Order: sequence, then structure tokens, then C-alpha cells
Amino acid sequence: MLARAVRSLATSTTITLRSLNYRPLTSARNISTHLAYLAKERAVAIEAVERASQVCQAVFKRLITAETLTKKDKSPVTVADFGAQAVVNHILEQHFPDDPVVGEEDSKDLQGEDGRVLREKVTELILRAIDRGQYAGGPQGRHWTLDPIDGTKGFLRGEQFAVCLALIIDGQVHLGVVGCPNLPYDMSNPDGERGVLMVAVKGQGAFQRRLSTDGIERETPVHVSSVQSTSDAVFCESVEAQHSDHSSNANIARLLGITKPSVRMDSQCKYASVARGDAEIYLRLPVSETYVEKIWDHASGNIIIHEAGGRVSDINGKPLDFSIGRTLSANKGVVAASAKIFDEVISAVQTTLANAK
Ligand SMILES: Nc1ncnc2c1ncn2[C@@H]1O[C@H](COP(=O)(O)OS(=O)(=O)O)[C@@H](OP(=O)(O)O)[C@H]1O
Ligand SMILES: [Mg+2]
Ligand SMILES: [Mg+2]
Ligand SMILES: [Mg+2]
Repeated sequence: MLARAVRSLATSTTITLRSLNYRPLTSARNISTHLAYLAKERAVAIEAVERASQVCQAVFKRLITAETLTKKDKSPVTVADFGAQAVVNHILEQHFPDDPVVGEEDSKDLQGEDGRVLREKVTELILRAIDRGQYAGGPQGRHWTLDPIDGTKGFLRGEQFAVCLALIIDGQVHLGVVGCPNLPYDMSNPDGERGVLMVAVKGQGAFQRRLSTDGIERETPVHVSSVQSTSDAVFCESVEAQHSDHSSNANIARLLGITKPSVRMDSQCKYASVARGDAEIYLRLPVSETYVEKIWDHASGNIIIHEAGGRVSDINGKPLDFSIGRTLSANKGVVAASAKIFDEVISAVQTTLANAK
């Protein structure tokens, strides 16, 4: 099933790069530079994330049942993870054969006797494509970074997850795409249409469009919230308490005078929420001394927030450094917020950390 899906979704000749025909809503003055810089990369990245999102949706519909969850059977998510990574890497290889990829998954879990059942579901094509994600990253040249399913727990629960692809050039994120299949298109209608794709190219602003592959999609610019006072802010955080320290987050919120409950949401959908002003702050205070954040968990969200007028740093106010390799080893935790309140949020984080010592 998966092999067929991947093959049909990733067949390069069928990729028409429809997105290239599309002119984002922007001032006429900007159009020439806007369309020229990374225009092909932008279109290919959108196409890849849309197709990978389709793989995730197909796997969720066909393989995830109540039984999967009670038996804690991880194989459906594994199939979706590998499938999404294979699709994206295959598409990237067709269009940018010389660009390496920093991807979360590798094919280790499919090998040996333990991986036999899963392996039977996955073809040679997929294995080869997955392993295009083995690149070490680093400060020079260009590479892509991919999280085929970010928020795997959210995916399993049928809640928020994201397909995240970013292009890093000389250690800096220049392009980010986040596909959020379960995120409401318009938060003022939370029970309405779902499926959002956010995209940002450095210097060009951040945009959202419907997540679909059925035609040319209209893009609309997104901006962070204009809330002036942190007491009016909403903050979001991970669902899993192992991924972000909920009690530190709550102390920070108290210092900032925040009274609204936090929005707990899996995946880089948190960045998307802040980028379009559904929430003002994303707090990711580290739980463990040893965990090092991975570049694929933050690269797309980072540029989308910046291009939407927000700021992102680690808990010490230091920008995230994507130039080191596969991890953000020079940073600890993550804080994102709209620019107006960012400095205030960082001082509350610092005060909370100092009090905890
Ligand atoms: N200890 C620890 N601390 C911080 N982060 C960790 C930790 N362990 C794992 N991860 C990474 O968290 C990614 C999911 O983050 P989320 O914010 O979506 O978390 S949550 O699902 O809401 O709990 C998750 O991404 P995916 O594996 O793609 O789901 C992990 O890469
Ligand atoms: Mg992830
Ligand atoms: Mg993942
Ligand atoms: Mg994972």
C-alpha cells in the first residue's frame, strides 16, 4: 500500500510545480525580487510537503485504529514517518540532486529480523530515498532539513502534527514550509475547514495557504499578534511534559500576568499559531539537562516566525544556531513571541530560571 502510494505521489514527471504559477499577495514593487529568489525551491518545497502530508493522512485513515493505540503499536506512525521522508527526499533529489538533506529518520529500524514485518511494507525505492536524510549539516553550503512527521504523538491521537521542510544556506534558514493537516484554516472557526500550509522565504514575509494538491492555492500573508501587553497574551507549549517543562512555563506565565490557560499542542503547529496571531508566545523550557534540540524540529518554524514579524531565541535570548550540524547544541530550550513583547518574555524566563536555582 505504502510503496504504491509513495511511487504514485513522488513520480517526478507528474510534478508540474503548479506553485510556480502562483503570485503571492505582495506589493508590486517586490514582485520581481520576490519571485526570483529561491522561487523554484519554494515551489518544490511546497509540493513536497503537500505530498508528504497526503501520505500521512492516507496512513492515518488506513492503518491507525483504536486497537493500534491500545496495543501501543508504533508501526503505523513508523510507516508514515518513513513514507513522508521518502516522498520528500525523492522529490528533492529530482529537482536538486546536489543538495544534501538533514532528515530525522534513517532506515535502521527497518533492518534485521525485528524489522521484517515493517520492511515488507517498504520498497527499495523508499529505503534509498529515506537515506538521503543522513547528511551531517553544518555551516557551509546548502542543505535541506526535514521532519516528516513532527509531533508523532499528536499524529497518533488524530490531533496536531506537522510536515516540516526547511532549506539552510551557509548555516542560516532561508526557506521554511510547515504543513499542518489538522490545523483549522481559520482559528475564528475552530470547527471549520482544516489543513494549513505556511511558507516563508528570507526577506519575503510569511504566507499561509490551504493544504491541498487540487490546484493553485491562494496565499495570504500572516503576521504575529499585535497584542501590546503580555497580560493579554496566550501562550502555547508542548502536550508532552517530557518535551517542555510545564511548571516553569506556568511560572513564566504568572510573571507575565498571563491569565488565559495555555494552549497545549504538538509539533511546529505551535510556531504556526504564533506566526498568525492565534497565540502570542511559544515556551519550550528544557526538562532535561542532557536533551539537545534537533534542527528539523525548529528550522521551518524559526523562519516563519521571523518573517511574520516575531522573534525566536533560546531561553537565554540567543538566536538559534542552525550552523553546527544536526542539533542545536549551542542553544538551550526555545522561546518564540511577537516582537513587541519578546524582550519582556525573555526577562521573565531569566527571572524564573534564576529563582529555580
Ligand atoms: N526530552 C525532549 N525534550 C524536548 N524535545 C524532545 C524531547 N524528546 C523528544 N523531543 C522532540 O520533541 C518533538 C515533539 O515536540 P512537540 O513540541 O511536538 O512535543 S509534544 O508532542 O507536544 O510533546 C519530537 O519530534 P517528533 O519526534 O518529530 O515528534 C522530538 O524530536
Ligand atoms: Mg519533530
Ligand atoms: Mg518526527
Ligand atoms: Mg521522532
